[in-house]
Amino acid sequence: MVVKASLRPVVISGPSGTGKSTLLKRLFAEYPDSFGFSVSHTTRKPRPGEENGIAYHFVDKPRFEKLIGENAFLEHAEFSGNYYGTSIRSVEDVGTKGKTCILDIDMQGVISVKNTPLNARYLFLAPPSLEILRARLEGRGTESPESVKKRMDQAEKEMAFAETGAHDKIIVNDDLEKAYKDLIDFIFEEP
Ligand SMILES: Nc1ncnc2c1ncn2[C@@H]1O[C@H](COP(=O)(O)OP(=O)(O)OP(=O)(O)O)[C@@H](O)[C@H]1O
Repeated sequence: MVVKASLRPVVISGPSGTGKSTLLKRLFAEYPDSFGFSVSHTTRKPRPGEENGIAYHFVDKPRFEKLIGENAFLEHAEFSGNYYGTSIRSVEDVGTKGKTCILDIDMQGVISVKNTPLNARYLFLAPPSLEILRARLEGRGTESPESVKKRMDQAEKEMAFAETGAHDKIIVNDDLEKAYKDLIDFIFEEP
């Protein structure tokens, strides 16, 4: 049986290292048919086995630039010579397929989504403290000291943004079980 949440997209944001991926991995594992991520656009070439429209929407540069001009993207960026972006349409497509779209994005992304007709719900995942956040980032073993510093600087901006009341709900990820329960309550509170 598919457990249904509201088809309004759910935007989850919060500082890097605060536990978004950990919680979302669990959510998708528990409810595999209820939630989806949008399919991004990219100008990079498909790798073997990557299907158009599934791994990415593969497009050429002129097409991508045309989409930028049409304000089709919530966010887009260039990495090593290729464009990547999340289109508004790709978020809507998840809902059309009967799944709740989950967007894991930063505060700039939150601001962009607010400027679209997507009618999303906004959840902010906060660390118990900045010291604990630093310990998690260091403990994850994926970041260089420079990268930790960059993420901590950005974390302060994210926290200040959350204090403006931009989100529908703030969950503090102290105890993981409690945070997961709070996430489930938020996600399923809308029929
Ligand atoms: N409640 C918790 N208590 C202790 N450690 C946690 C908790 N939640 C997550 N962690 C750990 O913190 C680290 C960061 O978590 P995670 O990678 O999920 O963060 P993230 O918000 O997805 O970061 P990014 O935005 O950089 O992808 C991981 O090593 C994870 O195991």
